[in-house]
Amino acid sequence: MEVDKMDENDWKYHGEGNKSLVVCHVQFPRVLRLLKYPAADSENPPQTAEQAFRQIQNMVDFSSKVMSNLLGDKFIHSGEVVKLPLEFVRQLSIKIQQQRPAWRCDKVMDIYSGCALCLPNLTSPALHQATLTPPLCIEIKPKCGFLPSPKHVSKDIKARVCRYCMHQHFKVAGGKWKRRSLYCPLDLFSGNQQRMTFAVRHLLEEPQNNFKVFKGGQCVYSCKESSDDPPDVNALLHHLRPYFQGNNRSSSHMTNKAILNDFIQVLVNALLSGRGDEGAVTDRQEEGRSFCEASLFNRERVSHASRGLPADSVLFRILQTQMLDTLDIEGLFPLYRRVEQHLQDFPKERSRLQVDGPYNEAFLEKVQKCRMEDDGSVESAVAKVHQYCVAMTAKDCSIMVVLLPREEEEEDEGLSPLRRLRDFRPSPFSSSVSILDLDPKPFDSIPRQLRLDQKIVSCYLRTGGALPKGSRPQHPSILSAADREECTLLFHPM
Ligand SMILES: O=P(O)(O)O[C@@H]1[C@@H](OP(=O)(O)O)[C@H](OP(=O)(O)O)[C@H](O)[C@H](OP(=O)(O)O)[C@H]1OP(=O)(O)O
Ligand SMILES: Nc1ncnc2c1ncn2[C@@H]1O[C@H](COP(=O)(O)OP(=O)(O)OP(=O)(O)O)[C@@H](O)[C@H]1O
Repeated sequence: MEVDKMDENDWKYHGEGNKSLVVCHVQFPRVLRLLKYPAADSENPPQTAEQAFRQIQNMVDFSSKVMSNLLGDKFIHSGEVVKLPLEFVRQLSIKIQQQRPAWRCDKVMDIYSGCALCLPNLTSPALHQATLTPPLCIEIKPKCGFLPSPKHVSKDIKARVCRYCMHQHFKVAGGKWKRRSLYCPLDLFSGNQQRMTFAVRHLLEEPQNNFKVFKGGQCVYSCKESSDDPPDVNALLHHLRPYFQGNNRSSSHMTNKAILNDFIQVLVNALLSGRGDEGAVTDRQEEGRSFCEASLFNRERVSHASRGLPADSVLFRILQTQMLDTLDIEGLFPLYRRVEQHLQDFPKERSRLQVDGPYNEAFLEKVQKCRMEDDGSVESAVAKVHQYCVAMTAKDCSIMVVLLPREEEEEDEGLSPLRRLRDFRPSPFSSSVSILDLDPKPFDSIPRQLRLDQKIVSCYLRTGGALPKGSRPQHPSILSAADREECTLLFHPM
């Protein structure tokens, strides 16, 4: 990328989250991730260009030196910081403004620093350039996949109902979403095909910010902005049909339901791909911390005991990293306070204790070695806080699964990819999996975490899990009540 020849017309809006906005190149498989800050600060940027550069370099270091070690470098693309001409960034910001969802416009794109993170476009990978078929990419933000240990929580409900399921009630009550999602991360992280299938169906039903589908780099399925309507599954089916139906006459009658089932099955298999040896997420399972009482999945339906996630699968690695949060925010908070007090007394210690980085081998070592009991020192407290922050990143990251139909061999011509799958031939899709959004979570965000946790739990207890009228998902086109019952049976264990 020649930064001195940047033209805003070569870039288009791609997406955004809470703290960054992403544009993609119209021709090359690259994206630029630009920082955002509150619209109230738009005239007065909260940091200098040098600080912005440092922040993005910290993000790169954290991803490449810490998270990639914990999650597996094969999943990670850390990217590089680039300095862009300010005029290009200003024009780009004007160009993309109208495509931004209104609910994200409480923040503006940083047009002052000229710094951005340049990354490969994971929704339009270079490997597809060689083939004619555009890849299908599925983005999942899975959130936290385990229950905290009862030892550390003050409210028993936290050890029975997962954070995501409780948070849904809070979000609907607060108006963030119109309807509650019935997705439960504990089902997705279970490693059990039936439960995972159930989870993905609910992601599809109510995608919120947890599920998107891209075709050839274009987002073709995500939550609808400020609409009471459910997302348009028919439009998704229109995109999926050619991938799953093939050109064979007998499969041209595949029902919508069969196409969705096949799509979900391929996705679940891609999420489970790894070296194949079974993982042992034992402490979560042995303590009964892998089932959430709010999940609608009927435990009796599990046809065989879950053997856990394959070691080296993306979900296994994410879950292991999330579980570096061993104390829950309630158990961690006193340790945070110890560090905070120490920093008030000795502000210069902030740098020695690597409170805000640098994210290097020494930092990683602290995170990895910190299995010991608290010895009362500030060092052990800070190591626990680091572990917690790393776990927070893993609870907030997204997975991008790329599915690329394999070129059909001559003898298979006319057979749909799924027909071949059912015939026990090799999978008709090649898949690759990446993890994105691996930014460090700031030390100072811990008090906010505790406050949010308290609000979520008290909202859940107050409403007793009850919902405002009309907030339950009602999408007969995707998942009828009968389907809900049935969908644990639809898929044959592979
Ligand atoms: O606290 P949570 O669990 O609501 O997570 C926040 C996310 O909300 P979610 O519940 O996924 O909709 C939130 O996502 P949205 O803005 O809701 O899409 C951000 O990812 C936020 O991270 P950051 O503060 O921008 O670094 C996330 O905050 P932290 O990961 O810093 O807690
Ligand atoms: N490398 C990439 N390739 C393709 N798309 C990307 C890439 N990075 C981000 N995106 C898209 O841009 C969106 C926003 O990016 P990202 O999740 O990093 O933003 P964020 O502000 O950090 O999110 P959060 O709200 O979780 O803090 C993603 O959901 C994804 O769809």
